[in-house]
Amino acid sequence: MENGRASTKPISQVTCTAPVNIAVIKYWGKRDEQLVLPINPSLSVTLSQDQLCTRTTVAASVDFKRDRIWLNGQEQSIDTPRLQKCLGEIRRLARKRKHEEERSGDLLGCCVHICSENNFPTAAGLASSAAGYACLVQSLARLFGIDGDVSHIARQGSGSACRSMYGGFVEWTMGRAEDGSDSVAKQVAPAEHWPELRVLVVVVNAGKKAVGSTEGMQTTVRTSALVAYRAEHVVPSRQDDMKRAVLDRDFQAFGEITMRDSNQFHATCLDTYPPIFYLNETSKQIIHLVHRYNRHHGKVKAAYTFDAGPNAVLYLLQDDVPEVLALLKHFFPANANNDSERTFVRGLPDVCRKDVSSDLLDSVGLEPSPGAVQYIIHTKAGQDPQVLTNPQQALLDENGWPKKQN
Ligand SMILES: Nc1ncnc2c1ncn2[C@@H]1O[C@H](COP(=O)(O)OP(=O)(O)OP(=O)(O)O)[C@@H](O)[C@H]1O
Ligand SMILES: C[C@@](O)(CCOP(=O)(O)OP(=O)(O)O)CC(=O)O
Repeated sequence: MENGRASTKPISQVTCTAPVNIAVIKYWGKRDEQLVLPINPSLSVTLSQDQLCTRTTVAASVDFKRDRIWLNGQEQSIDTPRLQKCLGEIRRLARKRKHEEERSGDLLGCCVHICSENNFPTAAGLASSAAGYACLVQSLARLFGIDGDVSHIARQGSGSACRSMYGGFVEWTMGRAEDGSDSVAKQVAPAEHWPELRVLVVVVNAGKKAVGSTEGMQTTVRTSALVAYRAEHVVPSRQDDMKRAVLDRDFQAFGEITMRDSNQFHATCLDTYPPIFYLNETSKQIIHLVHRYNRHHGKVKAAYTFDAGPNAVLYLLQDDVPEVLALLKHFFPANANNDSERTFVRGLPDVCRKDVSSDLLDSVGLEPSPGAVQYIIHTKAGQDPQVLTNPQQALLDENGWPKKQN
């Protein structure tokens, strides 16, 4: 019964969580809009799901009259090209495997219900589309019994989503095949490979951004000569250098390449006509802070990267977290008169307080900007999408309908 919410037949249901990833070699530009094929390879760090994650439950039942999706408690249209692409590709693969392996394909005739939640702001430049489509594709693949790599399907939901299908350090190969079959994500190294690496997500603005990535990169590819030069002459060798830096746990190289690549991505945005500005004054202050901090210590101890928005992501080593957090708190203190001080730094516990020397404060030499940073998430590299088996963690009830929120 569609509206009465009582089901007579058993339903199949799967719940998964999936991570966010933050690129250190940026993807910006497609050579094929339909298949979501990039103009250059990219490389990212998958972040721990303890701090940032998407949870998605998918269910299939003959009782469902149509495919439906609820995102963060609100029903959304299922008729978007990207959702249709992911659903269509999963069903196509399930049909093919059923045919090849003579499996039962009971679910193929069923409609699906999808319910998803992000535990962090959606569409705010924090890679919600990456975690969101990775989680959707992983859950659907499990529901339809598809094994093996499905990053090429996640890619068609959102390019960067393919990298969230793996944990640790992940590359997205550009591929050459016309059908996109070789443009897939691959793990370069697991998260445990570099246990000291830490990540600070510095949230400058958690609001919806002005120019979305899809539209932004289309305009860049159409109008910027720099982005074509970058794809052909800069990224290929940079990708190799970055892989080497990761494998050698060489933070000097990792940090410098990360910052140079973020800067070049934003330079291609400025080279877009009309130009796109994702960084704001606070982003630029953070860039200055990091370079002056590194100069003070005579080496790269922290590295910034920015996606399509003003929020900074800093990579650094565990031992330097207290000092960098103290600097950020000094120059970007929480607004007085509210209780945000308590929740200003979220995430990994046990960061001991550190007093910063007046020498270092002088070296950084910025004017403090109270309230410019909303909050900071302290996290690290993490695992690939996970399946949750406890029905209490599902977002759909036993009949496949969104559970009532308390
Ligand atoms: N959990 C989810 N399940 C399915 N789709 C999602 C989910 N979360 C986000 N999305 C889709 O992704 C869109 C947001 O993508 P968008 O690229 O605008 O922002 P972002 O991913 O947060 O930022 P960026 O890609 O720049 O890091 C949403 O409007 C929605 O369509
Ligand atoms: C700046 C970026 O975060 C761009 C991400 O772009 P999307 O993957 O969101 O774009 P679409 O493929 O059009 O959905 C860089 C990156 O993650 O590599």
